[in-house]
Amino acid sequence: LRTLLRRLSSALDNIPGPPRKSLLIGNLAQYHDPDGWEFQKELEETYGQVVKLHGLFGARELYVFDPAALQSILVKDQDLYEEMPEIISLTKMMFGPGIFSTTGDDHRKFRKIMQPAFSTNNLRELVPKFYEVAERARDGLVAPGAADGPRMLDLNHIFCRISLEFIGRTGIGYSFDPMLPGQEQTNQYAHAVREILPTASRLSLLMPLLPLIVDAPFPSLRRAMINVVPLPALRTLRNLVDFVVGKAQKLVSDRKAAISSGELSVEDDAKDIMSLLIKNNLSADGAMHLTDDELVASTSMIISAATDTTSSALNRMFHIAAQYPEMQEKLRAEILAAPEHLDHDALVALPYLDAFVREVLRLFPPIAPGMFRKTCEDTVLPLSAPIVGVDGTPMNTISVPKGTLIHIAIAAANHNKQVWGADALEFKPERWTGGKADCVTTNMCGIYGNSMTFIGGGRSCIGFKFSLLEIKALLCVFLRAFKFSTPDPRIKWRRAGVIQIPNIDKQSQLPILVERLKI
Ligand code: HEM
Repeated sequence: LRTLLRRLSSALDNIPGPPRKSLLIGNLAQYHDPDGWEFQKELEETYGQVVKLHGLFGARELYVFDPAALQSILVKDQDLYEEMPEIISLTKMMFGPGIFSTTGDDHRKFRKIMQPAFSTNNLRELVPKFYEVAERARDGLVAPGAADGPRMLDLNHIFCRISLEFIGRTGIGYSFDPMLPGQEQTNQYAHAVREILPTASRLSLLMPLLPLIVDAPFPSLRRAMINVVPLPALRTLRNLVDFVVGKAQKLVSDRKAAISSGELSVEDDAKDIMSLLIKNNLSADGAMHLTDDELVASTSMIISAATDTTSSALNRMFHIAAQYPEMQEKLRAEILAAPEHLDHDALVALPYLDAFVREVLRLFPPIAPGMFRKTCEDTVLPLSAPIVGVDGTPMNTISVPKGTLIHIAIAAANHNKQVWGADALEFKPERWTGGKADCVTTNMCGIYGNSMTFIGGGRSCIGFKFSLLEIKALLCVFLRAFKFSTPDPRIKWRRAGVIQIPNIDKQSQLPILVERLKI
């Protein structure tokens, strides 16, 4: 009752925002609607760079895309704004302790240990593997479909398989999919990896109760609690997680044995991220040493972070390339003028490819509308530009109570006309030259050319350079071999959780006309 009474008024009441749609769930249904583009547009364009939303049982939430406020949340004062405890709990329950399921110093430890695996030096070694997977996909998944002339192919299905194989081969040194012509992927591990996130997102109503289960003192009690909750999605999740974690345990222990015995050399044979973590772990001491459980959790977390985000990005790249034929030709001309297999430096240096990828990821971030944080203490949010309160008073800062949910509005930040200019909503690769766009850079904290696609600060995407290389390698291989055109006009982009997915009639697919050029 006290909580409810407190929620009758809030320090955030003076922040402008859309009216509360429901007494019980506020604006949540509008916000989480997979097709809620009009509502997102309203939030981006109507109220200012910080917007008040109504959450569950009258809670006030903030939707933020003001650059100074984002810099404070993600960088300067990041310890005051942590990942949502519910998400941390769910991830910890699923995979154990790792980069996604820890906060504060524990999280910093995981980040420090994993960073070398994502260094440019290590990524250089992975580029040939990205080409190898892309070429296998070209020959096994696309070429046979377009062998008898131009054909509509569902590229979404193909990109889901490719993105898992990319991270399988380069992340854990494991092939999920031989990608042979005419063969569907049947690997059970691949199926379980793909199902985990959609299943977990069906449990969102259970989120507030998760800390009770995760913090239960013994694993057996935790398991018993999960077994008695009468929710089929929770049981399915338990089975999927058991399978994925069991498989990761086996992979880690086999690889550990092979590396310790000298049977496998990380320098010569196994250049994947997991092998590198295991090798570094063998000589790591004290605080920098990972337990077997932590290694297993890190492996599973890397796979789940890399798969859906990458396939969403690939879908968008080719959807846009098919919609803009002149840009596709310009890309192809640049790619054909370069050698067929590029090393890391040559691949990142192709200027138009770089501008195209940057612009697609800016205008259409795969994670949208955004991510979440929660305030750990009462705090004050700085602003780049004052906002006018509901009562007409200008505000230069906002006092935010402890426990407030903050929406890191990734898409709105990338569309912000005050940063990117009046043409912010237009698709213009030419706005990028030499990796920089003509935009206001004050207070910007995104790690990727001022866009917030991979966010910024201590929890930004550790795999962003990895992801750019796989996207660019695939664009090079596919645009050399095929022309993409005439996307099905019924394609609509919808949200699945926080990820953008192309759909027709609520089924994920991306039918595009593919014509074979040469291989
Ligand atoms: C286009 C593709 C990708 C996008 C748009 C993307 C975006 C993001 C974003 C927005 C976050 C921050 C999440 C948060 O604040 O809670 C994140 C975190 C993370 N990403 Fe990515 N990501 C992509 C690809 C990848 C790939 C390929 C990998 C691994 C190979 C990866 C590994 C991670 C990890 C491990 C984290 C957690 C970092 C931490 O908590 O310190 N991501 N990613």
